[in-house]
Amino acid sequence: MNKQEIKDRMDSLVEILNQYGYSYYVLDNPTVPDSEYDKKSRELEKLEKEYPEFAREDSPTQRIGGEPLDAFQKVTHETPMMSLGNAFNEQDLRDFARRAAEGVSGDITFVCELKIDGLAISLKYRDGRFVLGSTRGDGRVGEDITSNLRTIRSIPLSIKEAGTLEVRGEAFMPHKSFLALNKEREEKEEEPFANPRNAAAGSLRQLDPKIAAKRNLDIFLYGVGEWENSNITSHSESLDALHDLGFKTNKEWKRCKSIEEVLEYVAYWTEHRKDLNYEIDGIVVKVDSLDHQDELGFTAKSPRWAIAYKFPAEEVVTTLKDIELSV
Ligand SMILES: NC(=O)c1cc2c(=O)c3cc(F)ccc3oc2nc1N
Repeated sequence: MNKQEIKDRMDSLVEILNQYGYSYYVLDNPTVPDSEYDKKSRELEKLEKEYPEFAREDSPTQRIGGEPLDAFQKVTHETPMMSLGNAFNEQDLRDFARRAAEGVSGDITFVCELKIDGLAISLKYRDGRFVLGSTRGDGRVGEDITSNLRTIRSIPLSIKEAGTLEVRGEAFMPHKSFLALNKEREEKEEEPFANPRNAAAGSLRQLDPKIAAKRNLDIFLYGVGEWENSNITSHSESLDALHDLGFKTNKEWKRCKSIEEVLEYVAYWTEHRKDLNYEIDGIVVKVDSLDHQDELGFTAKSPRWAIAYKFPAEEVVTTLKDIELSV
């Protein structure tokens, strides 16, 4: 093959492997056997070694970056990443819904989402390339953990969107990965992680991306920070748009036309949360219309157009063994 044919072959391998990865990690619906993925991945790695000038930064072989960092750089969020106010019971939710309806013109609609118990993350894309990934930090300044986030296979390294797009989501560790990680730590007589959120946070705070890469983290995107070419008018449209751009969104979200529907959604997931293969610590209720969100605005800390209903803390069943140990 001549140089152009080699470059074309490498480009098509990147496209094919990224499409395989999207089906497997974002849609949870593998389209080819692992052997087919591995064969093409090995061919691409070989060509990238022989022709580094044609290697692309969105090649899946480049997900596990180079050397460990000495420290994380600070990142200032152009759009602050606020935190959610809390609701602890039905009355709190009814008060939130009433205040929101009073604060907007016209009929109000809500969107309910599962509250993923992980780490709030921002992903920035410029002209279709993943260029910056960061933690929430204090809401204004977070840490640049791009090299660790590149190892999360459900995060696309390139998208078909010109201009600047910044999306927000929750990085988390699925139950399966959490149990396997703690089993491995116990075998190595290391302290197990107390819960999946701590395990995800601990994994993303590693300076060596090779360690983060082994932790099988995942992410659900749930919002847009900055979107240069956006013409969306509601939160539910933005969830659909994120999905269409190739981001992993949580499929359990639901538009609710009344507080009664919100309360039904909360009751359902209070009971069925244990059927999920990831941890949730509540339900997020958001006003759907972006115009209504603008009318409601923010307090110093939180949006007035969203609230986090927190599940009651699960009573810890203390077994006799624990009591004996504690005496
Ligand atoms: N953990 C979550 O699953 C989750 C978290 C947030 C937020 O923290 C959040 C914070 C804001 F200021 C505004 C909207 C938000 O939406 C959110 N939506 C979610 N689904």
